[in-house]
Amino acid sequence: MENLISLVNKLQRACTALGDHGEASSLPTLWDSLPSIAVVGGQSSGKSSVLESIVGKDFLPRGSGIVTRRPLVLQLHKIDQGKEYAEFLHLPSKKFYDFAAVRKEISDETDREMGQTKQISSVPIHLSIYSPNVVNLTLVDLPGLTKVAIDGQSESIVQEIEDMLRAYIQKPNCIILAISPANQDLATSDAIKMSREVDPTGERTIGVLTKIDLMDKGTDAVDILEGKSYRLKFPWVGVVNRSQQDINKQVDMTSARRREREYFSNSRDYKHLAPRMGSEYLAKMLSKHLEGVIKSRIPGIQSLISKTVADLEAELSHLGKPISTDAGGKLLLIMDICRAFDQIYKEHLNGMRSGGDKIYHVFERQLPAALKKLQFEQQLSMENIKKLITEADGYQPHLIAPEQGYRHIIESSLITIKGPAEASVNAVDIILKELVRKAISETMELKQYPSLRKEVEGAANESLERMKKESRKATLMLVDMECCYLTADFFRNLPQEFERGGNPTQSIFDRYNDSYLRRIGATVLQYVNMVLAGLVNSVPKSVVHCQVREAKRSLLDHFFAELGRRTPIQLSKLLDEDPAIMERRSSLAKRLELYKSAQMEISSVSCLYFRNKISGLAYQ
Ligand SMILES: Nc1nc2c(ncn2[C@@H]2O[C@H](COP(=O)(O)OP(=O)(O)OP(=O)(O)O)[C@@H](O)[C@H]2O)c(=O)[nH]1
Repeated sequence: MENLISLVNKLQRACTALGDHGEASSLPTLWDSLPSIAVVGGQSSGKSSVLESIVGKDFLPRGSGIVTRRPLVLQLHKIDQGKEYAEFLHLPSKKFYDFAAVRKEISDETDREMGQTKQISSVPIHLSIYSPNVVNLTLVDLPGLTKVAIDGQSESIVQEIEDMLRAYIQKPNCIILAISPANQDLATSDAIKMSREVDPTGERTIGVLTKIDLMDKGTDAVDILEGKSYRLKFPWVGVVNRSQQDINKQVDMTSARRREREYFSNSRDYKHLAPRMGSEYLAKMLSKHLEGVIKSRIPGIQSLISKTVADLEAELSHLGKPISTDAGGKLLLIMDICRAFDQIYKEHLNGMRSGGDKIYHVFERQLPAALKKLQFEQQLSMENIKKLITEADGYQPHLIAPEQGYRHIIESSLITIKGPAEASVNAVDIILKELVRKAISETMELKQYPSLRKEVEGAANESLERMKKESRKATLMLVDMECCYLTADFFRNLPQEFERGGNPTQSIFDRYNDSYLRRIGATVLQYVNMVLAGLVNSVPKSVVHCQVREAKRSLLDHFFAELGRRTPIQLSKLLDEDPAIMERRSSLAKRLELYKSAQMEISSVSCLYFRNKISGLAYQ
């Protein structure tokens, strides 16, 4: 079981080192879930005397007015043998064998945080005492409650102390050691008043009555100590500490403890209560009680820690990786983020995310529909055919077939295909740019860097613009190619005029009659339709080759090349993360470190505990 108290001691030290003092903040607090004993009482009620009696050493600063201005987390570690010594968390490599130096260091460390003001702070000082004469125990000494501010203190100090104490003792895991002097009316005890406020049933309050030896003659504390005048769940413990005179005379703690024992066992009034009175009994009882409380809370703490670790990890991953300080690290981070974006972009095109299917729609519906809409009415009207044929014939009318005329009519028809072809290029470009917007917003890593986000989006769109130009050139070239070379086979296979029953010696002028021109129009339409059937397949190929495939292959290539030429300052500007996010990430990371180490500590201790239990060595 001793392991359990040292475990909590360790965790409390880790909490302080990593800035978790249990104060209200947006971060989860481990401190609050750890059971601890807080010492509360009015000024001069005997708090310091009780603590020193428990430890068996003079080590606390004494003086008039407010002496304790920061919580003192006092961890007592029992050692088997050797010289007793103290250690502060803020001076890890220094062992204090002289307890007068411990007292001085507490004052000095208080002043370091607060200056020599008389104000208070909730940042605790951690002091560990290792001694064969102590029991394993952790106590938190808090400033004494006061009614009036003294010189040099603001009027608000009274309230501030009350608030700080309340913040500690209202937490359900806090055991309240309420110190009340017996020579004052219990009804006016600050400790009882405050503990009753936060723990009305007295479930977690342990009442300690000091200064029993100073009670007026003829009065005694038997009713209180027997729980008759003020009942708490745990029996009251009476103590007799050193008087001021004893302190002045430097009465040592061993004699003081002996005198206290004698006081109770020899007193007619308290003899029957003697076995459960005195500071030695108090220390043992507190240690046992604390162990019990820790043991009962361990499973709850473990599940709370697991949940908090998961929550912290989720928030950290949402915030993204921290920024490296060197230029290389920054470049690497930018590249990583860009790659994450690129991957998401590709997934859209590859069908793993939505949106890429719209491109197929362009090829499957939009382009064929647009090509179908081309009626070539104007190009294949009688007048146009006649005009183009006569123009092509020039001064000498064609003899067998109007070769040049055909070419001109076909060319003027094919040229109109450029419109739908170009529209496909534009439609795919719009889709590709829309997917850039989508992928940008889906790249979590980009969320925290607005400048990088803007640049990546700009660079991707610039690349798409370049690809669109290339695609336009290549796709229109397909149409141009159709215009500049006609498939000769098609015409070779056409039946000749005379094969159709025509008369080759027919007057040239008759050859421009309607039926002749209509036949030419029908032949041209047949050819153009054959070309369209080919282009409806080759335009998508060109568009995919120049735009879609290139977007997948090299969307950010230009940006990467240009990044390599940027100065460290320019790279930093790209990663101009919101300072609030940076701060939040670092606090979350620290808290996660705390929770993870707590998780390891607890699981190793509870494993050991259960192993011992199974092997019958359980320390109950
Ligand atoms: N005779 C006698 N004197 C006591 C007892 N407990 C404390 N005192 C004296 O009461 C005075 C105040 O005791 P402290 O232990 O300093 O009280 P405190 O609550 O820590 O006081 P502050 O830190 O000023 O709030 C000292 O002079 C102690 O010697 C006791 O049980 N009997």
